[in-house]
Amino acid sequence: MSEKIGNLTVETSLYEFINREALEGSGLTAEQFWADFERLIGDFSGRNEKLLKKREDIQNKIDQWNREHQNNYSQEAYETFLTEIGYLEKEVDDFEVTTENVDPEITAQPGPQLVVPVKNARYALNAANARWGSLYDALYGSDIISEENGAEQGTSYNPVRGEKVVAYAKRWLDEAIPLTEGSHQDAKQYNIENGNLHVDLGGTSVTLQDNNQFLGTRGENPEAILFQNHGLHFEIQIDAEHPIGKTDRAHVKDVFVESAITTIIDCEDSVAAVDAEDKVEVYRNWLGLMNGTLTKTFEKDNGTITRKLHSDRTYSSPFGETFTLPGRSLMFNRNVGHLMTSDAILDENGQPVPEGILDAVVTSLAAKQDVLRNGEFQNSAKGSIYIVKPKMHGSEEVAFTNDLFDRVEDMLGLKRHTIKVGVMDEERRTSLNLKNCIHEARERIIFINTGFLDRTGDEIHTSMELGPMIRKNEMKASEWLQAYEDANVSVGVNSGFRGKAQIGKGMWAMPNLMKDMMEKKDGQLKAGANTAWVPSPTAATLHALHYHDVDVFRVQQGITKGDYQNKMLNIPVDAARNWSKEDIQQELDNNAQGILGYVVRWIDQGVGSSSVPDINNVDLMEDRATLRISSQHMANWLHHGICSEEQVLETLKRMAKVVDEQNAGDSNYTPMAPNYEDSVAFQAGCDLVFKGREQPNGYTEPILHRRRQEAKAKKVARR
Ligand SMILES: CC(=O)SCCNC(=O)CCNC(=O)[C@H](O)C(C)(C)COP(=O)(O)OP(=O)(O)OC[C@H]1O[C@@H](n2cnc3c(N)ncnc32)[C@H](O)[C@@H]1OP(=O)(O)O
Ligand SMILES: O=CC(=O)O
Ligand SMILES: [Mg+2]
Repeated sequence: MSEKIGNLTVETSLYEFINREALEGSGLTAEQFWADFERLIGDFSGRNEKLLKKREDIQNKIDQWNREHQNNYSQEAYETFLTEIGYLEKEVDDFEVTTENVDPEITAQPGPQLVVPVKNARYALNAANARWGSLYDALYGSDIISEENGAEQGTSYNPVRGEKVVAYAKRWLDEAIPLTEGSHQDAKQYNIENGNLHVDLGGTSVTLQDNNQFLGTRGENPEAILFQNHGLHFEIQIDAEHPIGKTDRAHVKDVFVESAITTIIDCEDSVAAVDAEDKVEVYRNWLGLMNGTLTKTFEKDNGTITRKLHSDRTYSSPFGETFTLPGRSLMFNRNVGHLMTSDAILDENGQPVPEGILDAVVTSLAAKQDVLRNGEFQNSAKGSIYIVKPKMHGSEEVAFTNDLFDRVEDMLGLKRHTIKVGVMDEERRTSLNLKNCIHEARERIIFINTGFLDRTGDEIHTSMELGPMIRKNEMKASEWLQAYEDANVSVGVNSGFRGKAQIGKGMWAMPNLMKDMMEKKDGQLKAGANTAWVPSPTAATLHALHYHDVDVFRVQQGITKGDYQNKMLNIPVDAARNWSKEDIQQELDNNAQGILGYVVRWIDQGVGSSSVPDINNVDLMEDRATLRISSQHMANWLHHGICSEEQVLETLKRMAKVVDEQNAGDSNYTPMAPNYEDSVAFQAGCDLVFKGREQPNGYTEPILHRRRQEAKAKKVARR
């Protein structure tokens, strides 16, 4: 059902959501909103389309050049060619970003950035509340604590494991808030005297080496003591009656850590939203987060839980003053990119409107509730709206976003630059022209982030015609990727990001390998990032420890300018083609398993982010970006004859059976084998590979959307 509003045709569900829910309390009338929206669509859709056409033209030129130079490739000639076609832009003069009204979570608190699919209200609420997390719980449930010597997780509390957790946490306290002598492990009592913290070690009383780290307490006895280190907070929680507190000499029951400082509420790569019904669900959840009304009731551990947003946390300073700290993560919204259109609204010519424009308007409208302080909670204390824009190609596309946001501000009655932008640095044309991209958004930019997953997909697709790519797992160690990561930090620091905006790094995509994460993810901080992505609240709590260890702002002080272009353009083609038959089959199996394991839940169940085991049985976070890599990689090897069509199809069919088995316990699951022709999900997997070369920039959304719509229609027809 749809409504004719002016010259727009709007799906009734979206129309009613906007009129009855999103506009409520916004100070805007429906008449004005829809009239302005129609004008905005008229003014911006054509420009959006032109930018997409330019992407296509550029890719066609690169494809042709690469075909002609497969056997006589020279990087020098390639760079000249890229300059000639405008792919490499003339660099702007030095400048510094001037963004104002940015919250301290961005400017002063280096820390983890959690990402969560907006369509899953239970997870999204959990993410918003993941500002604080229990270190004891995070350690207990992770592989950081080994199961050796009777320390198995089991089904009920294991005191042997508990002891290891406590020892780990106390060792960490010794590093984060060192005592003048001795160890927190020997603490018998924490006392506050004359505004100072004293720790009784059983005979000797010691203090913190730096008493400024002690900020205050909560409760009478007290129940919590608050500390800070590198701008991040944590509590030592004390309760003599608690099962864990009882067994602890100082009655410490937990160490509660400020964890997900910021969270990206994702409308993009972790979400399956293909029509008005889905988009309304997306927007309604975001509105509920912005006005504080979102709740979700669900069954867990034999009980019913209603989850809602947490309140702020209240403390008393050593001098008796009351103060609060935010109880929720600072939320950003990741809009979709410029590529897709949505038939939730048809323009005056009956054409679906660019989905990115729809997102910009509706997510900003919803966030205006926070700017107006309409809800119980406050997201941005500075009155800003944070939108992350993914998958932009070059500075012209950033300029388009900047102009669009100006216009959205005018339309919604928001002050200029209320809407801030986070630029995902995840397409090669953006990486190579990053300084110019930042320049276009210099008054509203609050982050750049290396989305290395999409970036890897784009790397493969851009150079599809040049030759077969190195294996997927080798990409992370390749020269172009390291140069891209380093360039991002260097350009960010040299554009004045330090203390003003985030320089972010990519996702830890192995949600269960926390020990590995603890060993490696601090590398992103040591490289100069003041935030990095984590897939879950547990990962946020654990990754937070890295920021206590590494003083990121100091690292950034040492970052200099560099010339990375040459290395970034070192294309990861493996001309030697020295793979054994087994290597090739293993690569295909691994990619096919990832593709189908992800796609089957996307197409059949509308789940946009999944944990899927790889060929070595390691659970990997899969989303549209990882799908882009796997599908483009298979398409690339197929195109260059590393494998045949028959081999790819046989692989996909065999892997479909493996994925079916992996999902055998899911009552909502429809197997792909043996009726492959009837499985829309399997067909989607095939399309992604066999039609991979012709997909715009190798993106997966056109096929996913079409096939999901087909699966939804099939379901309706069966009813
Ligand atoms: C390239 C890119 O664009 S990366 C960014 C996009 N990707 C993402 O956003 C991925 C985010 N992560 C996720 O979606 C999930 O963690 C997955 C799919 C990887 C794994 O999900 P699951 O298998 O359901 O996780 P698992 O069973 O281990 O844990 C579920 C619990 O963790 C919580 N949880 C898991 N991930 C998240 C998250 N990202 N945010 C908040 N809570 C989360 C759930 O709420 C649930 O707890 P609850 O029962 O109290 O509600
Ligand atoms: O969006 C993140 C990525 O890695 O892609
Ligand atoms: Mg991405």
